[in-house]
Amino acid sequence: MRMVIAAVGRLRQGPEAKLIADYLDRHAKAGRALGLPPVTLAEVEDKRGGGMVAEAALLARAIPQGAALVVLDERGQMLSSPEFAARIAGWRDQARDVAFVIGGADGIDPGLRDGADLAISFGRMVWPHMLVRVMLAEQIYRATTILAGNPYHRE
Ligand SMILES: C[S@@+](CC[C@H](N)C(=O)[O-])C[C@H]1O[C@@H](n2cnc3c(N)ncnc32)[C@H](O)[C@@H]1O
Repeated sequence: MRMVIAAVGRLRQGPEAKLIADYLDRHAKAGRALGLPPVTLAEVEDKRGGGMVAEAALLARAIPQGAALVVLDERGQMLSSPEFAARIAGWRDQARDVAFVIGGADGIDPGLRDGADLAISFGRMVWPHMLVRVMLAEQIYRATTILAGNPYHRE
């Protein structure tokens, strides 16, 4: 199994990058005993102004063949953290790669978005894509602690 975050835009050093690195590092350590791999981050950027269509082509190249495609989209499903953890455990048990896709300023091209296995919403409000990366990294770490039975997550 591989876990990939494919995202539009390059994140400079700063508070968001530190938080993402911290959560993904914690996930990598806690996930080892659970058979969960570290998350790799693939950043894509279209410098030719090709918009969502060009970004979608770059994102598609970063997604492992056959991976469960999970798009982050404000129109998607709102899952609880335990539900999200159960989805991750399911892909792990099927030995299936999973790719989380975060769009750019205009969102994710429907050609990519409509083929997703799952669309996850962090609420109906639109968040900046860099914050969505932070929230996703935290939820992946949280999911790992849920699967490990670690008390980080409380209801
Ligand atoms: C600035 S938003 C783009 C919003 C754009 N208007 C759209 O239609 O998707 C950049 C990316 O952040 C993610 N995003 C923003 N808000 C979100 C939310 N509430 N839930 C899940 N993902 C979100 C999506 O991947 C989106 O493509």
